[in-house]
Amino acid sequence: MAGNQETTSIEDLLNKNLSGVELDEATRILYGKKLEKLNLSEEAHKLAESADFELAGYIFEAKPEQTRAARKVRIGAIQNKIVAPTTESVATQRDALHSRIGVLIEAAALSGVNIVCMQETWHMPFAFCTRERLPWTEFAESAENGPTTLFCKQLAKKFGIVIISPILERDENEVIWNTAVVISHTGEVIGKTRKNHIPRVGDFNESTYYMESTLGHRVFETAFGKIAINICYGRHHPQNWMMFALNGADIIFNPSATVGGLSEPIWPIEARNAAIANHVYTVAINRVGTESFPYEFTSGDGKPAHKEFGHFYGSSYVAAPDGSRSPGLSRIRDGVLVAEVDLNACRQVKDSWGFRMTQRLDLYAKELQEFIKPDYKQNILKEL
Ligand SMILES: NC(=O)NCCC(=O)O
Repeated sequence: MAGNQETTSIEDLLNKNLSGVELDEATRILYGKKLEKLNLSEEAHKLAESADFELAGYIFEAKPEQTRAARKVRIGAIQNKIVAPTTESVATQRDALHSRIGVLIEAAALSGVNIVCMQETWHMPFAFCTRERLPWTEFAESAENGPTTLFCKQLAKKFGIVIISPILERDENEVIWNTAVVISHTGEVIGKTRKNHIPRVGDFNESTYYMESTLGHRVFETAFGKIAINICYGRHHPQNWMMFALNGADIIFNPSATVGGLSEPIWPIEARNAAIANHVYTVAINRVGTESFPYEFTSGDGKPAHKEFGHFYGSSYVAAPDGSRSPGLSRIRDGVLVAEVDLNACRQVKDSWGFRMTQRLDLYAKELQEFIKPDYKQNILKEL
């Protein structure tokens, strides 16, 4: 069944059905290698238990270098369900999410996380399926001083961590965007980036609500490394990942909201492939749970009108430039995933494969220039 809500995770299925050498071999082939588990603080584990969320941590190693010290950074990925029903007021729903995420960020901080990222538009239900404007557009807020940014700023300062806060933004000209705000460990906003590619598939009627980014492929230099954010549907566009990497990102976060029926089999591939192809760490973060809306909506596919979006399957994970990846978080529970990574691995993989030399960007730049012309003729030869 697509998006079965009973299956906890693929790792759970493997662990229940394989053991010993067979489990080790399946792990090696599926995950690249078996990662060491990260010892997280007892306080963080206690918090996870009392507040009912998963907490897991893994270590990604790089080789020691003679001329550079290791550059170890702890990354946190947070996935969660909405808290209050979608029939509650906008403020009630948003405040309930703030309280919940406050606890998960605290667990990340207790786990030594330096940079944490939440899921796409984490401060609201994923209401774009409805195509109704009110009340959903009322969730849109200023990226610089809206309530969600103010909330994150005080947490970033309190814990000394960088927070990536993906929100629905309303700018000073009343234009709405799908945005990620990057807040420094000092509590100040470094800047924002916006979603480049907007889905028009199934119930993802997002082009009804907000505009495509005009900000390009910004990279943010934080105290803990250079980071970029490829928001959700952008992960299907390899050039989007590539441009963030070419602009110097070491870690590319992919805050998402996607459902089982649409994308679950491709989820483990896309961000992982991007890590290999672009010699960066990638962090794929998805929502969890089933969100239900007050009025029925249709998907334009002949199927009956419905009130539920489908199952957001979580399964957030981190992938490394060498192609190894962490196990995913649960498909059904809130969770905090912690990964200790050594950023030196990015250049090590680039050098050992020679990717930067073999990339031939000049070739593609020239061909793409031609391809975008309206009179472009495909370069196909055939027998006469
Ligand atoms: N939020 C979003 O862009 N979802 C589109 C569905 C997908 O990319 O899997």
